[in-house]
Amino acid sequence: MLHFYKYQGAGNDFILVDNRESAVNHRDEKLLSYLCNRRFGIGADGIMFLQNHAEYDFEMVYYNADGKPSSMCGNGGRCIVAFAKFLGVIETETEFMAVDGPHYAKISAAGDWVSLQMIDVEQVSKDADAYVLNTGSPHYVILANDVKGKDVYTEGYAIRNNDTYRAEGINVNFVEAKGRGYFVRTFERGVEDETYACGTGVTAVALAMAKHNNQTGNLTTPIQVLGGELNIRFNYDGNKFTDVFLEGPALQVFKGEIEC
Ligand SMILES: N[C@@H](CCC[C@H](N)C(=O)O)C(=O)O
Repeated sequence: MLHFYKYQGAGNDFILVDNRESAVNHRDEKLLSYLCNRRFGIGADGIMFLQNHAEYDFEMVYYNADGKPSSMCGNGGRCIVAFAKFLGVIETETEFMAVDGPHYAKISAAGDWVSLQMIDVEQVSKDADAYVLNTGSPHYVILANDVKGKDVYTEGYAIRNNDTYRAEGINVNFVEAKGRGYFVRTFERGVEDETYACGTGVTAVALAMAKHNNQTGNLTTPIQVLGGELNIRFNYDGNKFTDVFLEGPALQVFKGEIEC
């Protein structure tokens, strides 16, 4: 029997397992993809195991919905911080280990709002009109018209599977300006579908748009996604992005147990 918790951060949803006792063998790809399946399992964009770490408050071990280990998940990082607070592992600040290195985060006293520091970013390249950068996971960022009406699955799938990206995969973000910030829809690698939000994705959008618009200094970019609002704060000196923070809601939805 597997005991789990379900969390969501702006509609990017995850199964969370307290694996501090290392009781669960999480290397079974078929089992993890079954648990994430929305018709036959619990349903989620990814699954995470909170584990003990010798030097940090905890370790985040993340798998995409396809059951494969992947690179950093920003919304997953925010949700696991909320889970760590719920378990009593942390109070309102933490440093934890993830696949792309240590992360600092702050969580509200109520435990439902997380500000997560992301990696510094230096390299932003171009693929025709699109920006390509790694914010912990690889992202393709393209400005588009009528993002609301876009066929994100068909267009995202085609870019993720073209000759350049097929082998490693990439997350594809369609962006348009909205209010003081942007509206973004993302096709996610490893889910192989559109998700309601992608944390490393909106981070990539905020950084790419600062470069696109030649904005430097301490910047704040609000981004609307299908599942809500996220906020990205960072510093850009024209060369390197530092002090990058991804901020937004992280909520426990339900808990349960499943035979497996
Ligand atoms: N939803 C995530 C991104 C998770 C990783 C991604 N699917 C990949 O494999 O690159 C986020 O919030 O960052």
